Amino acid sequence: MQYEIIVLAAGQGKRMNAGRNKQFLMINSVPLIIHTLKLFEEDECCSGIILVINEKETDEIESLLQEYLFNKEIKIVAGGKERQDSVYNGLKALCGEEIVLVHDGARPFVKIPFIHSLVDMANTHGSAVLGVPVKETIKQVAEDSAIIKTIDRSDVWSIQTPQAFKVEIIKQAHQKAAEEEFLGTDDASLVERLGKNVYIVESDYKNIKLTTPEDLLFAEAILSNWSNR
Ligand SMILES: Nc1ccn([C@@H]2O[C@H](COP(=O)(O)OP(=O)(O)OP(=O)(O)O)[C@@H](O)[C@H]2O)c(=O)n1
Ligand SMILES: C[C@](O)(CO)[C@H](O)COP(=O)(O)O
Repeated sequence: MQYEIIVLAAGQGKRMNAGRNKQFLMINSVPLIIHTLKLFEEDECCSGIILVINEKETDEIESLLQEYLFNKEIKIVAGGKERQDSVYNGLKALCGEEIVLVHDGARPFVKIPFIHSLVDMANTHGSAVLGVPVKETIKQVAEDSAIIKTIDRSDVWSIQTPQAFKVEIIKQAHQKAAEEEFLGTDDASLVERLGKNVYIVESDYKNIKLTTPEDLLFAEAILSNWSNR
């Protein structure tokens, strides 16, 4: 099934501490955002790519898109202050597919089969996300002390992107969140606020979000034997 994708790259990369947007950091001599975009350039089920960027980085992004010879049209949209604002702007640029995926540009290692399973799940149920079961023991830490409290991890998952939605659902979710000034850390949380179910599709642990400097080491290791199939 065909889908459009909104790829988010309008952040500042503060936690990467690289002095610039982490999307431009080279991973095996290729910018991070190019690794991510190439996934969807190569997926025949992806009918359209909307790239959300910081307007101040337009020239650099356009130069990279020309250098890396994309065949698909990549529509560039200005991001916003928060990730959620960037998604909202991306939704306004959709071209008409029934299913839209929202993906962090900082996640270059998602596998195509997982994406296709995700799209199928969203087509059936309306909304779906990729994720993996947590592997560590999870604790809550009291705000005013170092006291911890163990959380039962048996039904706790670490949620990734892409997240897939029927367009009318995610648009309604963002509209409600904007009206109520609710800010979520992912798009699925906005759909849950509609009282609608969101379904999980198990991914793998290679679908990391490059966030802090040590993630660059993991990325080099993953790339050393990488295949998105
Ligand atoms: N206003 C924002 C904030 C984030 N993002 C994007 O959302 C994805 C996930 O966000 P995160 O990993 O937090 O990236 P940054 O916000 O850049 O990182 P930091 O929080 O460390 O500054 C990234 O691809 C980022 O570029 C975005 O498009 N618009
Ligand atoms: C959307 C996300 O990647 C799901 O895990 C995550 O919530 C993004 O968080 P960030 O702080 O905006 O990177």
